[in-house]
Amino acid sequence: MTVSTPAPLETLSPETLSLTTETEFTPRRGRLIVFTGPSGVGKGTLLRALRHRYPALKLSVSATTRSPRPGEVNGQDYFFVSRDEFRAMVEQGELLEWAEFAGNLYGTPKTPVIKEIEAGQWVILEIELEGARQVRETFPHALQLFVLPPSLEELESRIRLRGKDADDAIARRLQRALVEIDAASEFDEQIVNDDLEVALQQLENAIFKD
Ligand SMILES: Nc1ncnc2c1ncn2[C@@H]1O[C@H](COP(=O)(O)OP(=O)(O)OP(=O)(O)O)[C@@H](O)[C@H]1O
Ligand SMILES: Nc1nc2c(ncn2[C@@H]2O[C@H](COP(=O)(O)O)[C@@H](O)[C@H]2O)c(=O)[nH]1
Repeated sequence: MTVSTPAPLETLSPETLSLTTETEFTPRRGRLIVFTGPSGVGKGTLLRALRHRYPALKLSVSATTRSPRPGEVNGQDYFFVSRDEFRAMVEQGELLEWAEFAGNLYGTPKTPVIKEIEAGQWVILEIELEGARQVRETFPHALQLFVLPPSLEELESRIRLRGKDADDAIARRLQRALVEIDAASEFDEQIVNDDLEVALQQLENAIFKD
């Protein structure tokens, strides 16, 4: 099987994409957008580029028991918490959804999301499949988007080249990817992240089509 060569990282920054101009966008009615897809498919990369263009879009900051990766900032990338702290959040009903993924717990703090939606903001949740299914129950009108890789080989290559996960974690993530990809049709729209600019345009179209 061939493994395609990924674009060098520097070509994937928002600044080097053609969609560079910040766009004025003032949300009037709150909205929830769920963004799901296998680990390493490029969700974070796509959202960084989208929010570079639309800074008014809000991205929920999740809580996780995963250890911070080099460069990750507490309160910005995630709220890094212990398992006991996470369990307390669950018991106190503080999470909108939560799930275990590749050996770690992840969840969306409820209050900030509700407050932002009530204030008319558009809030994006970048979450895995089980969490997305929970949100579908509580927010049936949320827009649900799923990102697919061009191939499993490319997905593996992206996770490995990202260089942030140990081999056993990569294996767990790839195993889970098969289950997640199988569920792609549950979502309102599927976006294949092959060429980043094309995928970004599809994402923009999906969010702003109404
Ligand atoms: N269209 C693309 N072509 C080539 N490489 C890409 C593309 N999109 C993203 N990448 C690269 O793939 C790697 C994984 O991307 P990213 O971290 O955004 O994935 P993710 O879906 O957010 O992963 P996770 O769910 O584990 O956080 C990064 O190194 C990124 O630069
Ligand atoms: N159900 C939830 N899934 C979440 C949340 N925050 C992130 N995630 C997903 O977890 C995996 C792994 O993330 P990583 O940062 O360790 O690579 C990925 O699919 C994320 O989208 C959450 O709050 N709830």
